[in-house]
Amino acid sequence: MPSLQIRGLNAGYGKLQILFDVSFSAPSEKITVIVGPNGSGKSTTLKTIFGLTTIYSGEILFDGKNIAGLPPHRIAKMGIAYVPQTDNVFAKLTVKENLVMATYGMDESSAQDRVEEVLEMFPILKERLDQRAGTLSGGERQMLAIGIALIRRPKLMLFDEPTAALAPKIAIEILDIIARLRDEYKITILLVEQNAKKALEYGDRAVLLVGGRVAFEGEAEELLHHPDLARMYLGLVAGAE
Ligand SMILES: Nc1ncnc2c1ncn2[C@@H]1O[C@H](COP(=O)(O)OP(=O)(O)OP(=O)(O)O)[C@@H](O)[C@H]1O
Repeated sequence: MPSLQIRGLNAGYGKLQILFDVSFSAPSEKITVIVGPNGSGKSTTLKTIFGLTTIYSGEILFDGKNIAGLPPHRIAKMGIAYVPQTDNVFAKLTVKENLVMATYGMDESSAQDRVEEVLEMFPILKERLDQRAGTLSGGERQMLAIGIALIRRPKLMLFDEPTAALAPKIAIEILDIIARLRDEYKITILLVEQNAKKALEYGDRAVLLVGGRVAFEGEAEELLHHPDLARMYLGLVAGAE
């Protein structure tokens, strides 16, 4: 049973339609990668799932329930976390304050446990607890953003280009962390990535968006080696390493 199923989605910003009849599934405990040229609607797809755009028609089924049209706080409460590309931490607050903010409304002992859990996963953040988030490196900041999202134990995480502007080695670290979230935390992942090759190597399933429409949905491996699509839209040479 797919965790997320999108059917016939038409959405955009006000009257400006960006997504056209978009349908795809993100199966449970898998990484589904959304790739495609600039401006093809990848980020808009994530924002739409999280209730941040205008939906004209279509369904977004999360564990069988239609969440299309719900406000973001209700969607978050259902177990969906959205990690935007930028502004995903409070730059002026310390690492510790960011994590504590994320526990808002939890009882004290579980809040403490969750923060501890995140710090165990990202030991580097433990060394940076009193540092303002704005002074962290790009990779550390991304780890903090993931940590903040993890505090709520989400079932589905939406990542918008988590490796953008990171050095290749750090980008791999972040992708490794995302793979751990799937394997150890059993979280379903929807991942938008510019670096199509790397992302498809990590992903299980793939969706190719072109001009706001789904041009391919299938196994990540299949898209990676697709003779035409990989070359035309992802700048990949079929069969090349
Ligand atoms: N807030 C907004 N208001 C109006 N139009 C927007 C808004 N955000 C994005 N768009 C437009 O929606 C289209 C799709 O943008 P989107 O960011 O979803 O594409 P993308 O595939 O994620 O591209 P990129 O790889 O460049 O981030 C673009 O034409 C963009 O200009």
